[in-house]
Amino acid sequence: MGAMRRRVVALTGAGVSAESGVPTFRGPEGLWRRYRPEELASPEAFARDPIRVWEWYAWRRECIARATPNPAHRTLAAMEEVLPDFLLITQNVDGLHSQAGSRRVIELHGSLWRMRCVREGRVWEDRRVPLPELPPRCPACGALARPDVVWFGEPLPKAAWTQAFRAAAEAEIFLIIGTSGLVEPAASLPRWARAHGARLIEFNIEDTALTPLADEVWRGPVGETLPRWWA
Ligand SMILES: CC(C)NC(=O)[C@H](Cc1c[nH]c2ccccc12)NC(=O)[C@H](CCCC/N=C(/NCCC(=O)O)S[C@H]1O[C@H](COP(=O)(O)OP(=O)(O)OC[C@H]2O[C@@H](n3cnc4c(N)ncnc43)[C@H](O)[C@@H]2O)[C@@H](O)[C@H]1O)NC(=O)OCc1ccccc1
Repeated sequence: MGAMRRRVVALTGAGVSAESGVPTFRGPEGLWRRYRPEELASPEAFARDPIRVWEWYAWRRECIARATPNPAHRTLAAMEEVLPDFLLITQNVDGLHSQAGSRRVIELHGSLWRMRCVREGRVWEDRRVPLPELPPRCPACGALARPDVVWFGEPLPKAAWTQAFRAAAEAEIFLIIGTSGLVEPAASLPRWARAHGARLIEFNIEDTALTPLADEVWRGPVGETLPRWWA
């Protein structure tokens, strides 16, 4: 695989964690089947019913706490070891990339394992499963805590987005891994990379909104196809 000296950037979505038992958003067991995204992952939903939103996040934390990284996560961690110019951009909030050993990871949409104080904005890590109380509160001021994730209608963290956007423009190879490519602005990164001459390679079990853009398509569970591509 001739990527050795190339600038490689990877964008991952829920599909990379599917083989670890983490439900995707739009797949058959998709999280959203019972709830529309806006219903739960939005500031409006949290203002309306913070306990309901926290019950959903507590459920997802319990799912993910039982999950372990799969060969796709591990292959991406191995690529970082070998490729000097490798960057991993993820839409996932499950933390499995870091658990697999990836260090150069941009969590575009935040993490389920961090909380944020709605009054002061301080952020802290909290990996307790189950959570002793819902809703959790800020340990410093007692105000309501929220998950440190990006909700629909909220802007992405500026530094993370700027770094991701710049890396996409400089990529020679851009890997699109396990994402339906429906959520913006993350879904614009492959387009931006292609507009700057990157070779796009898609890994997915089915066609997506981004497939027409891809120069190369690997169909099948990414836990099998990505290790094969990298080998
Ligand atoms: C639904 C979509 C149309 N909506 C958006 O894009 C909106 C904006 C918008 C609204 N209307 C629009 C109309 C047009 C364009 C955009 C919009 N975007 C936003 O709101 C963003 C924020 C978007 C981020 C939202 N947060 C998430 N997550 C964190 C929370 C949480 O997780 O609880 S998004 C969440 O959903 C997305 C799910 O997508 P995928 O990861 O791709 O998962 P999915 O299930 O869809 O697909 C899985 C894929 O894997 C494949 N697969 C499955 N198994 C495998 C397998 N084994 N192997 C390989 N592949 C596999 C499947 O085939 C499938 O293709 C991820 O990004 C995930 O992070 N913010 C913003 O625009 O702010 C503005 C702004 C700007 C400045 C100032 C003020 C405001």
